[in-house]
Amino acid sequence: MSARNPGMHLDLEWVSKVRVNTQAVLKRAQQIQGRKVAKKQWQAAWLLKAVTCIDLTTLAGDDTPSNVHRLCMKATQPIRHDLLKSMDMHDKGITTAAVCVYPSRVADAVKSLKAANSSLPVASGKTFDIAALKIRFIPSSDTFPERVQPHCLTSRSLFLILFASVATGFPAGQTPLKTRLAEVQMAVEDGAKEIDIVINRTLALTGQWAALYDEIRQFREACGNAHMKTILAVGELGTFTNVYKASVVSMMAGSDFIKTSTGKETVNATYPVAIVMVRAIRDYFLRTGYKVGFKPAGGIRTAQESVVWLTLMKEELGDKWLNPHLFRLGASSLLADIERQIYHYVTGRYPAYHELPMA
Ligand SMILES: O=C[C@H](O)COP(=O)(O)O
Repeated sequence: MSARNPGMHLDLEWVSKVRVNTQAVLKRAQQIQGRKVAKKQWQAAWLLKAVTCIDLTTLAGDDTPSNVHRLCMKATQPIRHDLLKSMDMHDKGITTAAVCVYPSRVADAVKSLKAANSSLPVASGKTFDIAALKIRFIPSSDTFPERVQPHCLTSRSLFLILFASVATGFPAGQTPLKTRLAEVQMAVEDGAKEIDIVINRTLALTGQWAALYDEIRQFREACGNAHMKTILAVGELGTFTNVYKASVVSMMAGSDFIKTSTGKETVNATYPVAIVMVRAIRDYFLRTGYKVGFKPAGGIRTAQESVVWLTLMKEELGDKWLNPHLFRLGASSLLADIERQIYHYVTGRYPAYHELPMA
């Protein structure tokens, strides 16, 4: 795993010089969407890879301990055991990367995952003690070749399931700074290992980049050891240029990931906006040597889309970014379609609703 991005001083010259070529961005996004789709075992391998990168999310007003518990169960066993067994992947510890909930539900998630992990066989013969919980590792490949059999997904590097919480007045970010900081602290104290913060769009839209940088710096400090994913809410930033500027300012302020959307804006994760963000990640890496992760989120529903997102990462940032340390798919209902497609790959037919009751 690469070193955590410490951030850097605010380079306003870099920010002010940015110009994005809209036509070039749109063309590149179309190219990536037009790539031939992998079939059969190659598709199954990509889909399993996508599963290991999912932040399985519930962010609803009617969230309860029981639906958070259900989410955690699904995160620990995202694909039906017999389907994985048919692919010889049942003992590889396939889980989602994380579960993502509101701060008030973090304690529920911690409790549920603790119970789930204690009843699960430990993958790869290893356990990892974090926050007094025994949590199993899941494998993630450092490289992900074009043509790969499902079994190639087992690899050297190991990853563990995490609890993530949104914070800072999610989704609008329109609460006082003091309250937003307190929310981060509360989520961390309750056991969240990752915090998805939202940026202050007012500051971005009025060009107050120094003030935005200062706020994000304070969030990063409040996160402590928890990793910080910074949500830009791209659908509300107006232009690609603003998206690029917000991306670099967020990285300069020490974000571990930059994330497209809350899932609550009218426009959420789109491929063109992702091109702008991953180019900013590449530029930041070339300038500082630090790899920042990318998380598209909001409206990602189909297995096919998940493969396009992986393709985009592979083509724009390379194989090093194709693992959960540097890539996440934020989604509440994507997993259901992935499981359905894997069911089809294994059995040759699509499942009836009752055959995937946890989907
Ligand atoms: O961060 C994740 C998003 O809120 C999920 O959005 P979604 O419900 O459209 O998948």
